[in-house]
Amino acid sequence: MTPTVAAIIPAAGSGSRMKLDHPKQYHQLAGTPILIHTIRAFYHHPAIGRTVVVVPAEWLEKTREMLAEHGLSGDTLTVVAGGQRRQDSVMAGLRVLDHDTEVVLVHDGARPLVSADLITRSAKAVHKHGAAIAAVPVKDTLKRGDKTCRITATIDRNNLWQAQTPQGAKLSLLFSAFETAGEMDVTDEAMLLEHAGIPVMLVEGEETNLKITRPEDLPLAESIMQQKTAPEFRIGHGFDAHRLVEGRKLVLGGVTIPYERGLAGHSDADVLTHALCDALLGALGAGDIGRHFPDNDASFANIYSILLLDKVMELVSERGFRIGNIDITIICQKPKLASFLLDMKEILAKSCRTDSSAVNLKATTTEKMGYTGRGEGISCHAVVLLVK
Ligand SMILES: Nc1ccn([C@@H]2O[C@H](COP(=O)(O)OP(=O)(O)OP(=O)(O)O)[C@@H](O)[C@H]2O)c(=O)n1
Ligand SMILES: C[C@](O)(CO)[C@H](O)COP(=O)(O)O
Repeated sequence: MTPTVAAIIPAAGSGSRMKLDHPKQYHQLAGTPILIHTIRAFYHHPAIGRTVVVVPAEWLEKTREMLAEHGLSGDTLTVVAGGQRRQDSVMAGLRVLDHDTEVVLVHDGARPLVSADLITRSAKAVHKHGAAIAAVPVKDTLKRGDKTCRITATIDRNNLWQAQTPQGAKLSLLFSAFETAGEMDVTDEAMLLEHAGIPVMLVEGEETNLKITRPEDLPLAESIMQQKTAPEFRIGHGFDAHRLVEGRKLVLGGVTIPYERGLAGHSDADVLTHALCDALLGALGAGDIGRHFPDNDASFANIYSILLLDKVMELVSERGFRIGNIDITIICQKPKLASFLLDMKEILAKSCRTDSSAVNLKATTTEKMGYTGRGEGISCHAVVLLVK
């Protein structure tokens, strides 16, 4: 997507239906003004090159201070005064855009819950079709009522949509729609475009993208905001065991340990690192180490398993996760591992892009019971918590 997408955020209304002593866009939602949430969604979005916020003239200074307080600044963010009607405010925003702006997305300041995905999809639809708006299909049966609240008709809801924002168009189309409309009153940009005969596409919006309009919308928005900002956790467990044989190096947690035997395997047979890779893949729901690094692939022969862990961690990062903590238990009768645990921790923490305090290593014996107790092999359990 080109960087010539601009966002206009009309926020110059009085919010009369909210019945507050200040415009609703300055009201706190989850401890932050509603307008700041909305601006952040566009200011931090990679497809948006410029954001213009339109506010009541008497709130210009206060808004600029508020933006600075929240670390929102720079040439890509402009604040201007709005007009009497929403469409006048949008026009005030349009006037300050650079002429090379290709696409404009207009988004209500009072819709702070818009997702990055909806912004992306709206911008893409405008690039493709020239004009598009977010909207959700009408779910309920629609009634028309008269002044006495008596039903006068049931309206067929087929093909009916509730308009949301973002509402976007190529800049030239939006300007010409404004010109055609003259002084006509509209409630959204789509209405202007429709009036000018410009086709407008519908992009599936989000039920959570609500416009805070009435007092009862606030608690609902609070709970949606809490869910959006709640961290996502994933837990994973890994287990591995390898046989101890003559003529192999013993590598555990990336550290070579002096011992008369080593672990047998296709790679360096680092049982600890393998258990950890499996725990990470498990937490991601991405299968296991055998699927990612098959033991019939010659390129993994004798490979240092920390390199495999590096690759697994690339997957973890690509999916937006980081390590919460790691807990590992090595089951090994001999040799004694205590003096190597610190080095292992450092190597594992580096590969896992985390602090060594997030990695806990424990070594235990099975009191000479079972295959590990008899010294036939070493096994390992790993548990990880991933956080997004
Ligand atoms: N002259 C206006 C009127 C509205 N808006 C903005 O348009 C968006 C959608 O309008 P609405 O929710 O109706 O806001 P208000 O007009 O402020 O609310 P009310 O009708 O209750 O007074 C809001 O972000 C609002 O601030 C604007 O920029 N300029
Ligand atoms: C543009 C809009 O958000 C689409 O739903 C809406 O029409 C503007 O607000 P209003 O409450 O209708 O004035």
